[in-house]
Amino acid sequence: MPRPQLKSITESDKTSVKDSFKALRSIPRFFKEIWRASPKLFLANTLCRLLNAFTPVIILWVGKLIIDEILLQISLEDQDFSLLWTYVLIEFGMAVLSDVLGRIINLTDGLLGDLYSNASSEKIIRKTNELTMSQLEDPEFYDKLERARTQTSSRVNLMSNALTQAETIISMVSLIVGLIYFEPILIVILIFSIIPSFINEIKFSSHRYSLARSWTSERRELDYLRYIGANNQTAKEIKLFGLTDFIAKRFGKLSEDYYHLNKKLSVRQSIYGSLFNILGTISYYGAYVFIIYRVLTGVISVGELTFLSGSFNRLRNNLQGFFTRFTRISESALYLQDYFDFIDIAVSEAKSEYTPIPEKIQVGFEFVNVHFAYPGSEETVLKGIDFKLKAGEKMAFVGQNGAGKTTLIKLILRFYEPTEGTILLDGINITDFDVEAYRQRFGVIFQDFFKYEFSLRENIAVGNIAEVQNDEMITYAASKSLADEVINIMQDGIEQQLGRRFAKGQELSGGQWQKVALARAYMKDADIMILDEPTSALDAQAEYDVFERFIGLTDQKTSIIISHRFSTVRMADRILVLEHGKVLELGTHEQLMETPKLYAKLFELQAAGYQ
Ligand SMILES: Nc1ncnc2c1ncn2[C@@H]1O[C@H](COP(=O)(O)OP(=O)(O)OP(=O)(O)O)[C@@H](O)[C@H]1O
Repeated sequence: MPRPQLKSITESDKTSVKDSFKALRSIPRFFKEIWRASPKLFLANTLCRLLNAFTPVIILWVGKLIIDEILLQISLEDQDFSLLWTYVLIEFGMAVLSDVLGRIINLTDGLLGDLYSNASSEKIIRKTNELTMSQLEDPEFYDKLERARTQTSSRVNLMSNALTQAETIISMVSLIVGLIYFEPILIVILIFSIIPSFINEIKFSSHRYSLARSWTSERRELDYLRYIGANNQTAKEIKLFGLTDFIAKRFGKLSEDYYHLNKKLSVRQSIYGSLFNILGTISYYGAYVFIIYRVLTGVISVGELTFLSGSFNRLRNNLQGFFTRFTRISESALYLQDYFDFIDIAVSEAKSEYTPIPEKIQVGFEFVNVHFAYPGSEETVLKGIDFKLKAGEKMAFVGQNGAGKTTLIKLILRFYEPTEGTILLDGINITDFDVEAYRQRFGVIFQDFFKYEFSLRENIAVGNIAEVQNDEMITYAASKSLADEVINIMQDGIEQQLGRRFAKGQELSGGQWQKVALARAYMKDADIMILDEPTSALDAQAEYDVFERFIGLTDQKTSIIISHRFSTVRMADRILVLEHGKVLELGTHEQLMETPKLYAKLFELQAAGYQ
């Protein structure tokens, strides 16, 4: 990986202020999703916010009444404080109500945020699964996924910011009405003091987003370095090869570059922000002097002075909050747009009608002039493959590393489509079948199977997760793959947690993992079995046992085995030898041994090793 240069935001990366506003368009869709997360909580939250929006102006108004009433009573000979105490009681009630509402708002904000972030994470998982392997292997896709995945917390903040914004607007309108009633000029002063600071904020927020966006792939690299540098799975190699320094330095260099760019931006934003803030403070005191002057000249009362200065101060804070929140909202909305972009990535349209998959395979598979290159790759991996795999036949794929064996399997399973040519099943193009129903007919184990840090039971059941509680089926699958031997020696038997990530987890040896993973292929009564190097980690005896069971079990089944062990390969009915993406030989073991080509050569080579 070339080391990225310290980079600033390029022209094409730049997000303009206009883009920030445009991104706000995704907010209604966002609220629809929140509403779906919990209509009740959402209603409770908005209702409380609506009530809370009016409390400031009411409290200020009652405060004015209290002061005017005190001044009035002081000037009277015959004093009556009953109205005064009623006002005090009302203000007390309002203060308590405002506190209670604030707490309910916080609580529902938190709960809604949790529900929404769970729902959106689940959506991302589901969406990822809808995408094709080509999309999954595309780095651009990964950047999108990264942005959608990592910004969950920003989306949760967006919710509370946007709702607070609505609350603030209502609150401000009520305060503005009061100000306009007494001194409309104050509103003009207010607006002029705030606007420059708002423009400044919004400009910096789009800069910050642009920076984060242009650094998506570097942040992915940082995550990757953090992962390999501090992880129990890589620890062995890191220690052995003394890689800590290499990884730490690489991480340090990259993160420092990002830190400096970010720092530069933050410092500039802070300096400009402070300058514009001073402008706001000057205007506040200007307004204050103006109000005092109006009291001294007898135009307004002392109570009105407290109401107006209180309202002005609150409005200024509210407006400032409104604008800062606006920039935060528009920044989060840009990330939100990334999330929706990811969720909206087009997936190939499901056909309205599929050809039904044959109940029982009669003829088998036929590859007709199949060519294939991986998306985004120049190299043609398969070059004109023609062969037939008969129904019920056991075929082995043989060939040197990189010959294209696993790629053939991926095409049969429709992870990719041939760039040229077709694959037929009983004479029907396999792309005519519903892909999920089609894959259901296979029992498969890949050489790079995944080690789920789940229980042993679940690790086997992932082959057919609907049967996770079907003890009979799991026991059967385990006995076929020799995973029963692993279950028997585990402290918690079938419920044993595997891996070291979680409490009471038990790590397995390479061969033990392989036995467990192999059981997945037996978790359904599949028509076609595909085992891609299923025994590479097994000892000689275990390999022999596994195949003996496999052959017995798949008597009538169509099956494909990929193996580099010729003792296994020779058990197949026919052997397909691949070389550089082409079929070099196809025949029984005996037939291939008669022709002095690659198979015979490799077989002799391995046999010699055993002598
Ligand atoms: N996802 C991928 N994207 C691009 N190229 C790939 C991808 N997977 C494999 N290749 C390339 O395709 C070629 C064939 O790979 P394949 O995995 O089919 O070989 P194989 O015969 O199964 O090898 P092995 O015996 O080592 O498992 C290789 O040159 C490999 O580099």
